[in-house]
Amino acid sequence: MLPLVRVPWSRTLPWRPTLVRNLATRGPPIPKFRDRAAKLLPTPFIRPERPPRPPRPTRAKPTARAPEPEVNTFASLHIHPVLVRAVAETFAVRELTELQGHLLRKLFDQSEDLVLRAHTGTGKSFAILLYLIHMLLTQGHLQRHLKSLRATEDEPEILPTVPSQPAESRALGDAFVDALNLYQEAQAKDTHKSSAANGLGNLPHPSALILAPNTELALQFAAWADRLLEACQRHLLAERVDADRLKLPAPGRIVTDATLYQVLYRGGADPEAQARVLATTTPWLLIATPQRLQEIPATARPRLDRLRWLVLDEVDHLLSLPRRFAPVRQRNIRRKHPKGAELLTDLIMGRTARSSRVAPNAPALPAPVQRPRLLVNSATINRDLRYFITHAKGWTNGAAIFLDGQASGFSPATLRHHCLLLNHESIRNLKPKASDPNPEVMSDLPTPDDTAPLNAEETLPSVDGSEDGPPVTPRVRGRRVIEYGEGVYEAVAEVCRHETYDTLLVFIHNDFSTQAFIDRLAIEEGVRAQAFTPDVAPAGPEGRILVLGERTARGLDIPGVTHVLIVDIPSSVQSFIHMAGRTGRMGRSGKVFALLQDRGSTENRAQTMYAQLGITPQPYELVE
Ligand SMILES: Nc1ncnc2c1ncn2[C@@H]1O[C@H](COP(=O)(O)OP(=O)(O)OP(=O)(O)O)[C@@H](O)[C@H]1O
Repeated sequence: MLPLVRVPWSRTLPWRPTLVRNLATRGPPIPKFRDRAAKLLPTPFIRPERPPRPPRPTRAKPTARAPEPEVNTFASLHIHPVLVRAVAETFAVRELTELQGHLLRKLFDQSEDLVLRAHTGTGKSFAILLYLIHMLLTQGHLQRHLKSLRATEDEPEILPTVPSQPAESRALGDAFVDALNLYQEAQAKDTHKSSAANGLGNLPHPSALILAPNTELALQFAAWADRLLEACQRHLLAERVDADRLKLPAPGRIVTDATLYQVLYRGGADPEAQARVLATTTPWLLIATPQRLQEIPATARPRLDRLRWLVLDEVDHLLSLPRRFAPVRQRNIRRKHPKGAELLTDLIMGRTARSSRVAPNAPALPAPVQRPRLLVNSATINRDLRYFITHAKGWTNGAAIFLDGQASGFSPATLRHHCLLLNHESIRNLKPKASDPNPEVMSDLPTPDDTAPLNAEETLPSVDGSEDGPPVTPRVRGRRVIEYGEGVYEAVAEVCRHETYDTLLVFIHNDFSTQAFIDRLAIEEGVRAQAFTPDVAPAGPEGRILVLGERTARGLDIPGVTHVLIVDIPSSVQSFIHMAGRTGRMGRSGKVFALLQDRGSTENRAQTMYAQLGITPQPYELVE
């Protein structure tokens, strides 16, 4: 028998709670404690058994899914019917592309700022203009404008011809004629009216501003706006009377008033005339190049503090950010000399302090009463540029919508590329490089992660994180004199002779005289070309050759371009994309020839460029 050791009760205290807890959770570990445990534990709680759940009522499956609303039709987006008719009549556009449908839906359904990137020639700029004109119509500006005109008696020559007008419809016809008369009269009399006085509506300030990087693009926007507004006005006038019984006046008979839109640009325009019109008439839509808008004297300057929409077309060119690994000196230069578009956007968005310190001569605009909605677009928007707009500058209202229409590649699939290397003895095809070891490091092209949302904390190498950022990228071929060898003219002539084209564009370096190039082409090769101007005549049956500078390539929509010839290595990969993008627009096919003078590192640079773009140039069959 074991001796019974008596333990003072106080020594049992420390283990007692532990024992109770263990018993409660695990059960008695040692059999001899079982009885004791049974005494210590309260009566075990036995959970009553749950009654089985009644089976869930099964939902009846819908037999057929409701059809998704169509994105890309004018009807589903409720575009103003007058505008739909005007677009169909003037541009033969009856359906929106998928990208345009998405874009317009975002613009209508959401209120955030928008950054749009898509291939060249997908109708980005056109869709934005359609949106603005739709807003002009839905706000009733155009309608009020037409109503405010007064009646007169003359101007019979502008009347619509109604050859066999039946007697009973004469009254209606007269009403229509009156409406046209008073409209034309008011225009002939005085176009210098303020929009407020003209009943156009609200205020002595524009509602929308489109900034375009060059004169050609500004004029292109103006031409589109003019055609659309003219057609809209004709259809609105016709709606007043019985449109079915009357003939519309011929297109181009109604002059679009300066209260509707104005365009400011350098080069060929009389700056005083532009300023005079602007001083007395405020347009609803102002289209301008930043340089010209900045030059407008204070007395004529429009108030931009109540803008509702600000469009930066070809935004990367407008801002000209420094390259991803630009030297510090270049960045500093750019910071000291901000681009006009940057200054203006700063002012319009109410971020004046820093800009006016940087550029004391910047136009003094009043503090914005309301912040406009910012819409920017380009085919070559990269992550750095988005960061610059949304974070470094803070121009957008929080997270801007980023609409990316570039599913794959930088070049539309409908383009066929050839690259020829020229020297004074021979012409040969470029042999493509297999792949670039690290293309992202080399270029400023959009990268695959560009679609990812931007994070406010992240720092990006190309933007000078502290402040504004973008210096110009003068890595063009410096200031050296550009000289094209004979091989270039010969190659251009050969391609022109062997290809069947409608309009063939020849892009040359900006510093090289277009006229000198045209003359040499004519003298040495007997090929007739002409310089590109916005009012150049359309192509005849035998086609036309237009010569233009590299910088002009941005955003231009020249009808019927089937071939693009790029002479010499371009100043940047982006520039190549935009030059090549003048053909193969809206899903059409096109051919792009790069004609490179074979010297130094040209071949290597060309191979790198094509590898970065993911393009394999096809060997041109007429050349070795
Ligand atoms: N839905 C459409 N269907 C057919 N043609 C269209 C349509 N929308 C626009 N277009 C035509 O496309 C041209 C406009 O292209 P736009 O300049 O807007 O393209 P983009 O994408 O801005 O090109 P880029 O990037 O080169 O500036 C116009 O000639 C217009 O008539």
